[in-house]
Amino acid sequence: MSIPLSIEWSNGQLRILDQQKLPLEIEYVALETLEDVYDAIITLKVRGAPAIGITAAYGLAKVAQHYKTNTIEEFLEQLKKDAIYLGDSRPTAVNLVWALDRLSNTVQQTVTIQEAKNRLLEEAVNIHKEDESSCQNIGEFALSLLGKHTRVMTICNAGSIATAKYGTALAPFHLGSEQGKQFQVYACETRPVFQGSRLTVWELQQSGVDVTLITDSMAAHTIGAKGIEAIIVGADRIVANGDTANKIGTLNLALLAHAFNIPFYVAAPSSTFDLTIQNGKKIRIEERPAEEITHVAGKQVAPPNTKVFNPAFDVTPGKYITAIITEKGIIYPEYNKNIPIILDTEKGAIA
Ligand SMILES: CSC[C@@H](O)[C@@H](O)C(=O)COP(=O)(O)O
Repeated sequence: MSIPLSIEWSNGQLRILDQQKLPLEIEYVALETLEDVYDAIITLKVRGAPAIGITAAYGLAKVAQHYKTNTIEEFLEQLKKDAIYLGDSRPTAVNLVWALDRLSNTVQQTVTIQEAKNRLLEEAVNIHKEDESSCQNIGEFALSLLGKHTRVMTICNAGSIATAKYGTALAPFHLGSEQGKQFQVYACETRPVFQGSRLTVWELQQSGVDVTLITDSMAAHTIGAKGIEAIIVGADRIVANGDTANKIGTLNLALLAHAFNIPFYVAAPSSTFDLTIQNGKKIRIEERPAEEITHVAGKQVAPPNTKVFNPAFDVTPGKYITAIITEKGIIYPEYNKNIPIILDTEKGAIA
């Protein structure tokens, strides 16, 4: 039993697990060019907010090694252009631009091109390593918060393959498995592109976690029928008042948790917070191609030319979130007041 990883960086080579092919094929693909990285992100070969950020950081650092610019000013100009291009691939997960900004910031004061190239690579590795340790901390906090609760529901894949390792919402299950605590996880299949059935079920099976698949429409019934004790999800962007964008269907689960009076937890690293936005209405929600709904595994399941609305994310108001679990600590309402307190502290705080 092992926890699968989705991003490999070795000897200047960037390889990602092609998540479009899971669970039937386990194939790692090399990303060589900026266009490869853009394409991998937009087509969901690599997905999940932290994993997108890490991949973009490695991709940009790698491509920058081959810039043919003569001056550091030209180098920085090219870097900015490429960062804007990559940052445009998916709009909702803030980790993407957060990682690209970190790379840009780290070279602003450099004097030589070689120094800038080295620093870009170092910073991409830092982002990758930090995310692994963040996820481990999130898992430990989540384990303590879940306490005696073992029957837990989740949606999408906020797991190891969506991050550097362990995941966010799935981290307590992986760590629990290592420490001998067995959860019974109920995974929503997550229409339209099945991150729940294809990815979460596969990933949890790989690390020996007891997982049961349901369709999204079975969530309400399952909470009652199976005695679900808590719901835990990941996040793509958490804004100042705690409003949280995550995979479409998350809001349904939050409302159900409220109706059934069970806790609803969001698990995310500090790189997922965007405190420049005051409330969820201002979050840009990605809309994806109609074929994701009209077709399943390449087979048409709706009449030709069906009109489709396909938002990839929804926004859960902070008032429905029992707590936000970060690598620095657990944040309780009032989020406007408590988010900055925790994000500004060292690990181990509760607010
Ligand atoms: C740790 S991943 C957190 C989120 O990015 C995850 O829950 C999610 O919504 C992913 O959506 P996706 O469209 O698959 O990238």
